[in-house]
Amino acid sequence: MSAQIKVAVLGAGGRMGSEAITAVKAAEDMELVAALGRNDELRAVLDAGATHIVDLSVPAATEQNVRFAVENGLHAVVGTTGWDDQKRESLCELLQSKPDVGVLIAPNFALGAVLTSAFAATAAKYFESVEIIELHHPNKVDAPSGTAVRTAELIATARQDAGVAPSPDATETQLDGARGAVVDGVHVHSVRLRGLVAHQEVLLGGPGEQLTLRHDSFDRASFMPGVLLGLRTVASRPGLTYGLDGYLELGA
Ligand SMILES: NC(=O)C1=CN([C@@H]2O[C@H](COP(=O)(O)OP(=O)(O)OC[C@H]3O[C@@H](n4cnc5c(N)ncnc54)[C@H](OP(=O)(O)O)[C@@H]3O)[C@@H](O)[C@H]2O)C=CC1
Ligand SMILES: O=C(O)C1=N[C@H](C(=O)O)C[C@H](O)C1
Repeated sequence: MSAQIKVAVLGAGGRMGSEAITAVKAAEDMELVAALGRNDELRAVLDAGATHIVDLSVPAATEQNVRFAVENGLHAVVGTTGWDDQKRESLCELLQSKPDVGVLIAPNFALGAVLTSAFAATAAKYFESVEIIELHHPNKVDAPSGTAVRTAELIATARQDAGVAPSPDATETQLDGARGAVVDGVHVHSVRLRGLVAHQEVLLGGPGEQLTLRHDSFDRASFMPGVLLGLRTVASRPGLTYGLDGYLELGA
């Protein structure tokens, strides 16, 4: 029998952290050895003998948490948002000094959300226009969502590779924000509404037709199979993996 995965959850008191604790406790091949919040010393994960961390904290803390884990030889599964290009590049440099350590940064752990992004990237080169609407609960501290940013990046790459022109847009005057944020040339609109959890629509338009790809997470349970898959896989994938799609076979 292979050794237990000894897991420390960071952001333990949060909406995702508390759900992850339940999922890890229920997994037969895992042991929850530490659960840390804002005021806890990171050293506690070492004292507890963790082999893996799951970071579900806040954008302001996640980089420090993950770098601490890597520096100490722990694998990291990261769901927290805020990992821009610069932070990921800097983490890759750090990982070069720890060639056995794996990190997964997953903008979204839900299988349906990962598939939506992949389908959107596949479809994007066939349509003149593409825009994203992401809709979340009003307690979310960042906008646009990490998932929408990742989806826009994948769409932009697919369109660039195929030589597709930017989406047409004749807007000459606008109120600030009326056309949303622009991520790699893709407009992203953020809705914050009581009652929602995590939702995204990708709208693709061509002459006389529209394709809408929509994913809904109604419950944070939707993220847990992805968190557990990440924990079970990350040690066998040294270096940085960006996106759970890196651990899935998404081809036909
Ligand atoms: N990848 C994915 O599939 C998903 C990712 N997310 C992302 O995960 C993150 C957490 O989301 P959510 O659970 O809703 O947020 P919450 O605000 O509910 O939880 C965040 C928790 O982190 C704690 N925290 C703050 N600072 C630190 C620190 N330095 N070390 C450890 N913990 C800390 C907070 O404590 P306190 O309350 O004291 O500040 C809080 O308990 C967000 O970035 C969100 O976008 C969310 C859902 C799915
Ligand atoms: O804050 C959330 O809730 C979520 N955050 C992630 C994001 O920003 O994409 C994942 C999911 O959308 C839920």
